[in-house]
Amino acid sequence: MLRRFTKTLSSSLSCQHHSRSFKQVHVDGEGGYSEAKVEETLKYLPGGEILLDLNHSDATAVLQISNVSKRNAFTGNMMLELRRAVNELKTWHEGKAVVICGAENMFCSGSDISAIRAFSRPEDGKRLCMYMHNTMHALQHLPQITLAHVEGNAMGGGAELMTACDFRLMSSDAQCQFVQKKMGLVPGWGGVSRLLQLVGRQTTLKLLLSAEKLNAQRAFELNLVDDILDIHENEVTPNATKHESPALIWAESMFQLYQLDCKLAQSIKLDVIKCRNMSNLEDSYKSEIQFLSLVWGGQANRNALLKSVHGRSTKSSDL
Ligand SMILES: CCCC(=O)SCCNC(=O)CCNC(=O)[C@H](O)C(C)(C)COP(=O)(O)OP(=O)(O)OC[C@H]1O[C@@H](n2cnc3c(N)ncnc32)[C@H](O)[C@@H]1OP(=O)(O)O
Repeated sequence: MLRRFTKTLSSSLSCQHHSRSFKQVHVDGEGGYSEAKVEETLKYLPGGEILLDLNHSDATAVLQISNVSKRNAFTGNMMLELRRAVNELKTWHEGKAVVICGAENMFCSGSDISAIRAFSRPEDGKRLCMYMHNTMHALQHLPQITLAHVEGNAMGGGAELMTACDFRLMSSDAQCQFVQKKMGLVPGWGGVSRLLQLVGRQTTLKLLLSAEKLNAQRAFELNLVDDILDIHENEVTPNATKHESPALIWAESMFQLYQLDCKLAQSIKLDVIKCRNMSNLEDSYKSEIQFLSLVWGGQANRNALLKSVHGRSTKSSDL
């Protein structure tokens, strides 16, 4: 069931084993920046919604960006709702994967132009973008595997949002464009740093300087997307649920998502993200060991040891 984020959020999930894994890079306190003040302003930029549908039985979620009349552009209200949705996912220790998609076969056309107008002074624009930086950072560090499913267009901030996900899947007829230059801007949602990590310096420069419109094939060749989903895979049958999303079908085919132990899935995700952020190899090894100690002797490990190896079953007395 899809829910709006106007209600109190549930955060009573049990296992806390990952909560100490990250030092949050939180942009705050600089030059009088206050998240609360930004949120106060965002409240006055209404429209659109972020829908989060948690499916506890298969440990997956779908986060949908919805503002159809503006091609899923982000209003202030949606920025607030996205932050709340990400905060809820942060504490969802039983979740394995989250699909991020847009309503009605359109990913996202970036920031609502009227939100940019409302924050037109440079210092206000900076605060707005600091807020979105923090949201994108939290999204990138979620314990679940995140999959952006891009249909239609991903423009400006929408293209930046894709880069905050672990995997990017593009429909064969979709397009992506870092269009910020045409707005007289550089990316404002942390897209430069993440693009650099994904495609390197030359390609990042080319994409930002040219604002080239990328079709799925070109985005795939540039390593910006992980796979192209045939448009027919997006056709949903009338009774299909969100959780029959093509992105989840892809995840199942790639890494047998539904059989994957949740604690193991989250550990792999956070292990990789944490090591990726470390410049020092020694610290990185130390971090790996911490993650290893979370799963060694755990349920998935014990189950695997009990299973047959090359057809021979292992006696539990051998373990
Ligand atoms: C730091 C963040 C940086 C940013 O994100 S800056 C914003 C960058 N985004 C853009 O420049 C996208 C502009 N939009 C477009 O290029 C096209 O609308 C797009 C997404 C290719 C879709 O094209 P079409 O399907 O032909 O639709 P259309 O152009 O007729 O638009 C339909 C209605 O949606 C509106 N719309 C689209 N993108 C919007 C946006 N970002 N903010 C506010 N309104 C937006 C558009 O004005 C139009 O409204 P209306 O029906 O004329 O009232």
